[in-house]
Amino acid sequence: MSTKKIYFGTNLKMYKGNQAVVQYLSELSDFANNLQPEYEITLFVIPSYTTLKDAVSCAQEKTGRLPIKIGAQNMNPNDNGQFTGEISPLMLNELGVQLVMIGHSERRHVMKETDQEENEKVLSALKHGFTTLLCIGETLEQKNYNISDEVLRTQLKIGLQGVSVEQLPSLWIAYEPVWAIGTGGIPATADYADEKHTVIKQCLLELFGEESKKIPVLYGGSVNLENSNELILQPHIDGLFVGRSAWDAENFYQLIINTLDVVSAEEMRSISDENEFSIIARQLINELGGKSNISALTHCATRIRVVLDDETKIDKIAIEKISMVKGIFSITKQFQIIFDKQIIDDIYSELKILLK
Ligand SMILES: O=C(CO)COP(=O)(O)O
Repeated sequence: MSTKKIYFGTNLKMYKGNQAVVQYLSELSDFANNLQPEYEITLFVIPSYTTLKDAVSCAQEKTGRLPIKIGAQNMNPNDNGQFTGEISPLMLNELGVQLVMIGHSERRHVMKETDQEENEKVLSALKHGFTTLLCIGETLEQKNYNISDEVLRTQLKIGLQGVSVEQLPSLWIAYEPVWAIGTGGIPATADYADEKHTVIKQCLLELFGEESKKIPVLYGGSVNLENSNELILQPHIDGLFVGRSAWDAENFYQLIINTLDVVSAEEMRSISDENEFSIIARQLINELGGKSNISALTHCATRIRVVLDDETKIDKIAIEKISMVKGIFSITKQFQIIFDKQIIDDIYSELKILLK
């Protein structure tokens, strides 16, 4: 099995009552058990509160090759108290719920929840041992003002305030641009989604360091059978969080198998396409702190010249050990790697392909 991890989940919103959820889960489990994935797959379903007890029992009874994790759509951060109509973490724990979603766009924009409230819920959910799925995303207005990156960074910085590095294995993020969600939503293009995932991953790296690389970032917002393949192939998208297109179990299963096929085909293609220059280029990117650390790339007759966001992430010793590297050189705001002039064009082209 490849070590690649892929996440697929659905939020059932305020659809499907108890009977419908049990039937849906039962069908989905049967489908999922036909999967013989070469990847580590996590499958989750987030139904409404009133169905959770039976949903958990059904998922436990039907558990097979690919278990389904059951999540709650929201949670009050307090253990108990005078909060009429709310559901506490203790109540969810008692039902065997494993996952809690916090800050879905409909809670932020319909119920007017703030980043500070999401933060209280995130801290409480993590404290109670739930896998905590924090949803973030910009509105159309914010996108039009060209402040999407700032909005995402703000939602992360406030929403994750006080989270410790030790808690990161239980944290997931979903990027769900508000303008892409639900009926009338326009799906984000794969390029746009990947660009925002890069911003999110960069911000998580700043907040938590290297350990943040374990946090999966899922894309949600009008994911369907037409766009799921292209989305999953993006280098910074770790999974798909689906609404309408997953509410029919067979459709969801079809979407999952299509995307797994395309991931597998892409892996085969990249292995067979690999040559000595692409191997060097890939090693170089790793030792330069990863794709997201490289903000500009050029070359001259004998040098690859890169501008990096954070020069402290360069592993100079490892770079000098890469085959065909003749030396390295650093000037203000530019790092240079020296190669023979006969191969500089080949290395540069491979770097460009990998950095696309
Ligand atoms: O809200 C969503 C998942 O939480 C996505 O919903 P749609 O896929 O229906 O746009």
